[in-house]
Amino acid sequence: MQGIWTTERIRAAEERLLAVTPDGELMRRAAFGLATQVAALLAEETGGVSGRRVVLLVGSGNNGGDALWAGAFLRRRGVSVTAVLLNPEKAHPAGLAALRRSGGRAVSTADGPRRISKADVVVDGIVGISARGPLRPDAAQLVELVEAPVVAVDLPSGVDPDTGAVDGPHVTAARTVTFGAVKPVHVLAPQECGEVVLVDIGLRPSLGEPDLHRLEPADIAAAWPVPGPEDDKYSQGVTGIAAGSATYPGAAVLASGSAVRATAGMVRYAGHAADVVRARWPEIVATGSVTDAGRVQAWVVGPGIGTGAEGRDVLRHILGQGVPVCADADATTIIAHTPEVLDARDPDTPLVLTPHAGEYERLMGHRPGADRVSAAREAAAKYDAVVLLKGYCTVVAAPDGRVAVNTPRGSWLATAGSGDVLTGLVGSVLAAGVDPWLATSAAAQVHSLAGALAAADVPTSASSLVDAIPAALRLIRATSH
Ligand SMILES: NC(=O)C1=CN([C@@H]2O[C@H](COP(=O)(O)OP(=O)(O)OC[C@H]3O[C@@H](n4cnc5c(N)ncnc54)[C@H](O)[C@@H]3O)[C@@H](O)[C@H]2O)[C@@H](O)CC1
Ligand SMILES: [K+]
Repeated sequence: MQGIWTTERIRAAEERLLAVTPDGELMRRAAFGLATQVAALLAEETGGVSGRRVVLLVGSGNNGGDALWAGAFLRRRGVSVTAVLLNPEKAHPAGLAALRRSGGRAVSTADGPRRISKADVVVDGIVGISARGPLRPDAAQLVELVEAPVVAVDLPSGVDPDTGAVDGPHVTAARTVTFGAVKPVHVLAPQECGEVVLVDIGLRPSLGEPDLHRLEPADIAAAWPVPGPEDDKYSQGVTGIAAGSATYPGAAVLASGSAVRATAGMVRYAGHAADVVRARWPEIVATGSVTDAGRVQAWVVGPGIGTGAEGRDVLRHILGQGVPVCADADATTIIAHTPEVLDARDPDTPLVLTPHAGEYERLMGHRPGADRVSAAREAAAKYDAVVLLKGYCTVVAAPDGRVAVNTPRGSWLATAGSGDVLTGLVGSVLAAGVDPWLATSAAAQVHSLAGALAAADVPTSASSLVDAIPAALRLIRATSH
């Protein structure tokens, strides 16, 4: 699992490491890694390094210091380097001296536009982890002129380091070179960071437990249920699906199909779309009502069940079965409007909620806001549930505070029925007895990979997404070693 640390934790770890490291050593390690990446991007963009032009946008802190030192390293490779100092009196003194010694130039913002227009690559050393809020006007004016690809130092300036939120002018980078550890901005605002490259500066041993996680293929492969020699169709976990209606059977077909494709066990369906589900998925045991559905090891409930009395009864019945439940779509709305349905829940049985921003507001009485990690944690604590907060980046919070972030692979999943497929995936992994937070996080990643495979850079549909689940699982297994 990849760990992600908040800036407060990074700063504390840096202090510990700085105390036992020679002065300036960490910055030089960071800057050397940065220079290597800038040179690589120059070569990719222009076919060479020597003689190419790099402009450094340099703010008043250590982030600017990294950029200045990297400029000095790039000089050694024959790069023409100009630093535009946003605040000349406060520019990192040692970094500025090193750049000047190496033959680099430092200019004020007045000279910035001319230099920027000739740059092959621009380095954003405006602000790093101590930044708050959007770019200030002087920096914003310069950034607006940039047409060359940008390498962001540590993070794209103007994007919030801990939430990834953007609230005004900011840098959008082609590549972000970060130091010591991945920070929340990198997984919560990947569209602003471009490719993220982590440079090791020896921080890891000082960091402690991560604040957030991102699942790697090996984690998903290890969590995903695989039948053993002793298994039969029941022992792998039976998934129950309560979804859809006679008028709207689509949600039932998609959620059920997703569960069929996701794991090798058995799927039961209960609801008014039984005939349609049976016709599309003959391997599903389908009945008209949850009361005669038989035993399952986890229930998916909600998509298309309606928010009226019947939907409420279905949800109440399911919550009382003593098995994990993934409550989605209409079930979320029912819980928000009539929270007393949760009285039917056996407190020891896991519950997974999968709200988008609007459903989150219904559940919590306020929008998720800019800090989506805290928002998901708050809902997880309130409902004692795993909460999967949908959005461009999906955040999965457990009641014990664990959070996983799923970085998307494009926006193709924003298609009708996509959520029904996700809920089927979650339910099928829950049925296998996997830890609910892990199951939900793994399902979210398989969902997004299936979306990318189904789309392959053109619009896709939820049905194709269901069909792409086996290919996604195959790819994850193949890349998990
Ligand atoms: N501490 C260390 O040991 C290391 C730090 N490193 C670098 O140091 C950076 C952090 O440096 P600093 O803590 O000096 O601070 P930054 O360089 O992140 O920020 C500098 C100053 O900018 C101001 N500022 C805040 N928001 C702003 C905004 N929106 N617009 C303009 N100015 C704003 C603040 O007054 C802040 O003090 C990291 O991101 C990383 O790049 C690396 O060199 C690795 C080692
Ligand atoms: K930066």
